Amino acid sequence: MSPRPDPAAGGGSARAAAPGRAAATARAAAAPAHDGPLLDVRGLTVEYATARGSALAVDRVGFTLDRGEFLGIVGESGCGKSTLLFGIAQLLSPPASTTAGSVLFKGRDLVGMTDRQLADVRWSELSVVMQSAMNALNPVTTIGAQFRDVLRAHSFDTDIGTRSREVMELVGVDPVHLDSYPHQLSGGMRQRAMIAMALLFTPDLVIMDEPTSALDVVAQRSLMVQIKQLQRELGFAIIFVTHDMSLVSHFSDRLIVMYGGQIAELGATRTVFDTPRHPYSKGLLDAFPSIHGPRVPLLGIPGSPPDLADLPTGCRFAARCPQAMPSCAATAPELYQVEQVRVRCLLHAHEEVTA
Ligand SMILES: Nc1ncnc2c1ncn2[C@@H]1O[C@H](COP(=O)(O)OP(=O)(O)OP(=O)(O)O)[C@@H](O)[C@H]1O
Repeated sequence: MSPRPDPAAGGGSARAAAPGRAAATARAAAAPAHDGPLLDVRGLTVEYATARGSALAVDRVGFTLDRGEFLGIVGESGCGKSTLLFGIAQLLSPPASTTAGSVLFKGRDLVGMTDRQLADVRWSELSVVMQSAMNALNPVTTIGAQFRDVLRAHSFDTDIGTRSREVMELVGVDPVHLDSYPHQLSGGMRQRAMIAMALLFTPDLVIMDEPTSALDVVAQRSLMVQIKQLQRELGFAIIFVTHDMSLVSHFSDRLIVMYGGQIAELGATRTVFDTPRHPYSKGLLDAFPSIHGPRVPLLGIPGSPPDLADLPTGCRFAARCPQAMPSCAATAPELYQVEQVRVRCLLHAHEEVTA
């Protein structure tokens, strides 16, 4: 499902006629006034049609994201993180489809937009950086030609070379590599080139699916520092999926812990790390080494995640939960508001239910 750049899908976008910071300003001036959050995801539900029935990979997920915010999404493999990102960007293809909910981006619902409308928004206002640039980039075309195609598809025809060099410099890659093919670059450089492409129009939102996971620890850290710097400088918001708790602890403002296609916990990253309220969040944190804290034995989470095509009636984590109560097997928990955090656990059922 990797969204390889599809310049043809771009359509003509007068709005994107001037990339870079100027474009962001021009866009803000041209766009209808929108006072709400940059992104408002409501009840988003994505299902995969399988031979065994429907797999509920994203189940009524809702959250908001403000301009310039860095939201991390963590959870075990298969919990629906990538599907959620694809659902937000509306890049889903069969057997996956959005079956309910909305994705209000600057007040406009991406769900239900035509391909042409979506193509107009993608790259220019919202871009996606995938786990493997090797899969996302076209292997038989130079980096520069791929940048050119994306720029042209959005009606940016002049100064293509200048803008391409600018974004390569932004991500710390010598612009000489615009003439390189993806396989001629190291893994780190390819990921940076992919990020450069995502920034061609200085979008408001960059969605990143484990963009550093294929890199060694040193390259990973340096790329993360650079992403954060670019975010501060250019002001875009980030949704960042990772398995790496230490990355989110250092770089994200808020955190979603996903389990079995749902939000298990959502709150300020620091708060979730300091006081995890969902037993699953606690289990995840206990499974990762702390760099600064005292040395303690790492604990895994016994058992395996639920089958999304055959979900239990009650809490999806109950079978693995060290704090499970008799009611957990029968009653599906809502998301409860506990101070500034939302938690899907019956231990907090006395608190207010949130959307
Ligand atoms: N092509 C597919 N056909 C059917 N079901 C699928 C397909 N792709 C994903 N799924 C289902 O959706 C669930 C979520 O997958 P997804 O890739 O979004 O998880 P993830 O949390 O991103 O995992 P990972 O961390 O391994 O990338 C999977 O557990 C699987 O049940």
